[in-house]
Amino acid sequence: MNEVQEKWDEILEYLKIEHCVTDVSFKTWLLPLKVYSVKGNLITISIDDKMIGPDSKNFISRKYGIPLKVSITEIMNHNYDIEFILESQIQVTKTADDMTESSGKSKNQKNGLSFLNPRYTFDTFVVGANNNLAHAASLAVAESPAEIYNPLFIYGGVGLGKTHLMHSIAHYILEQNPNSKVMYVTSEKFTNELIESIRNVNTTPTEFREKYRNIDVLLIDDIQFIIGKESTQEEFFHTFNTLHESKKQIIISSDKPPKDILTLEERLRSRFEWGLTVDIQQPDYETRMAILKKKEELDGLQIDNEVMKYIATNVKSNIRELEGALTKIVALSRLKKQEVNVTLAEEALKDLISPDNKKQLTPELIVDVIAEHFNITTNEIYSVNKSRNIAYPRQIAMYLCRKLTDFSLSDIGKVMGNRDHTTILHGVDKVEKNIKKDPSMQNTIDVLTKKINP
Ligand SMILES: Nc1ncnc2c1ncn2[C@@H]1O[C@H](COP(=O)(O)OP(=O)(O)OP(=O)(O)O)[C@@H](O)[C@H]1O
Repeated sequence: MNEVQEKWDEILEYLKIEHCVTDVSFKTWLLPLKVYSVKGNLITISIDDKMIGPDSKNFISRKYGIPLKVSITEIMNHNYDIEFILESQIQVTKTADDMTESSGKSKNQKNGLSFLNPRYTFDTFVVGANNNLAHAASLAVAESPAEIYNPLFIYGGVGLGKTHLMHSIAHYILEQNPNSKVMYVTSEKFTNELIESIRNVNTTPTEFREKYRNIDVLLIDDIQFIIGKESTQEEFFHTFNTLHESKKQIIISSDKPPKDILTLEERLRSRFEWGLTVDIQQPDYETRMAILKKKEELDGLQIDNEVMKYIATNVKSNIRELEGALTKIVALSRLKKQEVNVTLAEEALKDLISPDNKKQLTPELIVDVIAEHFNITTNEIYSVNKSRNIAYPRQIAMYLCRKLTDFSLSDIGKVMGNRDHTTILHGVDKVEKNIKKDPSMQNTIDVLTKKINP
């Protein structure tokens, strides 16, 4: 271990104190940094990009490069240069080096506050493999609004923490800069206010525009609700442009990625993709346990670990339900004046967890989920309509029926509007080819598979 490595913790601690880095920023950006090498005057610092994403390199060097250099100079009493390298690059470099070696060559060659839930902050957000990129991107945006990812587009299934992250961003920005004009709104509220302004109820169209265009940060939740609402889309388009042009931060959440919002106007969809799109997946067992423990701590509860394990094992796909399960158990124990144990938990959660509730995987169920996801009707999927908005989800339905069920091609064809088995085969082939051409399509398939079979 070299001298810089030995003093690394001290350097980071110095940086944290001297540059007033918050706990959450310290844990997210600085703790995962490691001294990879010290060669002469140059220190190479590695970034764990699996944890915080490849884009973090630019962000960390811009935001923390100089403070880090100053802290190193202070602690080491020597003026070093620093550079950052991603851990994934190290792997690549090592493999390349190994290959060179084996080939015989030398290795050397404030207004927003009232809308915010005070409990939804970064401190109460549990980071796991399912959400670490979304968390890192949100924190980066909170630390440097409108400088790094604009817009930030967060998507994921129901109850997985999108709103929690958005509120965390808003709280953080307002804490750092209480004068900042932060506006959090659901797209439903945006639509309702727009309608009211058009009808001149409570507000006028000019006031509406001023309200949404004279702010520093706009967080708009559940954008999927503006789909198909033409005037709202139009108004939001202009709001977006005005804010983006004046370098104001926009954060959007949705239950699906922009490219799956088929009926959204192309000009809006392409704008959503200007910045960074991140997703939140379902949490794994360890993250579910950590979330339950966090809730136990926040609510001042003391719950037997076996009960926690029972909930985390059985409630998998929705964090709101996971938390709700714990609340239900505690409520039943208070009502019955009984201690919380697994038997009581089983009773409290019998409706939620009963094996009879498991949905059977059928082509009809798959079509339902796909129709809902793409905001079209099941009849449109079964129909002969060939427009892309319908044909694309239909082919995905064929593909997923084939992959997720034991139904034969002919049986799938019968369900899918009495189509021939060769049509189904063609649809499946087309999706397989598209996945190879466009890897982001695999993402859509993964999202849908989880929706169908959580
Ligand atoms: N990583 C997490 N750590 C702690 N709590 C979480 C986490 N993710 C979600 N939660 C909690 O789960 C509940 C649901 O989260 P939230 O409302 O943010 O979900 P959502 O994705 O916005 O859902 P919807 O799609 O219904 O709008 C909230 O109480 C939130 O605090």
